[in-house]
Amino acid sequence: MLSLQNVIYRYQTNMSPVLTNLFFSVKRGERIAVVGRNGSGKSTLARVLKGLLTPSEGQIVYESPFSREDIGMLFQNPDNQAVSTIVEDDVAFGLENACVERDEITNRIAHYAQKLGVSHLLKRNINELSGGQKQRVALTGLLVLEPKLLLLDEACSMLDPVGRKIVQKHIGQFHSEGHAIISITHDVEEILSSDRVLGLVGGKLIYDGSPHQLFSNKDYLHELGLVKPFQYELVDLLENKGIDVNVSHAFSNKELLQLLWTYRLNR
Ligand SMILES: Nc1ncnc2c1ncn2[C@@H]1O[C@H](COP(=O)(O)OP(=O)(O)OP(=O)(O)O)[C@@H](O)[C@H]1O
Repeated sequence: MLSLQNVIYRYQTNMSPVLTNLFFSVKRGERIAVVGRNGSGKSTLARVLKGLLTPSEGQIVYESPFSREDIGMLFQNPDNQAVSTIVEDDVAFGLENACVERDEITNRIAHYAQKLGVSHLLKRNINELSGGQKQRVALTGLLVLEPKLLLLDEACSMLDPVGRKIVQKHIGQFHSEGHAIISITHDVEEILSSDRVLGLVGGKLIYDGSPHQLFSNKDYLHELGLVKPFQYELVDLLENKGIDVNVSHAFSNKELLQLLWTYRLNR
């Protein structure tokens, strides 16, 4: 879909670069988590990917027919994204701009608003909604456009656990329908659900690999400001006791439970 070729970004010419010599590609349908400590350059990278900031050196190549217009970007703060006061108008904005027919607009809004649990908010004034509700509305406004690549900048951080679960479920579904996702996140479960993790330290890409490799190797975790997920801690404890759990991929709590159950049955 796109590739970064030696991208360097400086906010001002006399400043040190915030992103340094980035080379990587994003393939169709990939689910990527971008991780790193505060100030490591994640949001700057997201803005560069979307084309809101132009690289100071190097370039991003969008592979035709994919273009930056196909990227839907959701920011951490939903107040930065609303364009209309009434929720329904706000959600319809992108579709109207793309000259989609009225019936199709109505159908898509009804479909995605129902999926994201915001149907009851469509007639409300956006300014009267909570931060979490505004964020779900903003995501609905992006999903109705069915972007080929969804770029999320800590988009779930202000949602309550139930809201986060709903949104994560729909992001997972969106991905399984073939859309690519790049998500800037500190959320371990979200990192575990990704195909690939990009880790930034001081604007440099120090890790590009699977979540399993990342969490199995403690060297990167501290540098990237991450802690081991519960299931990996437990596997370490079991292996220290001589119990070989033998996992080869990133796994959920549910899978861990299954492994332990199988182990118990085989004893
Ligand atoms: N508009 C700006 N002008 C100058 N420097 C900036 C600007 N925006 C960000 N920076 C600097 O660029 C660096 C990277 O910031 P960025 O917001 O990309 O990091 P981040 O990894 O997203 O951080 P966080 O996890 O805290 O959101 C930081 O040192 C920050 O101070």
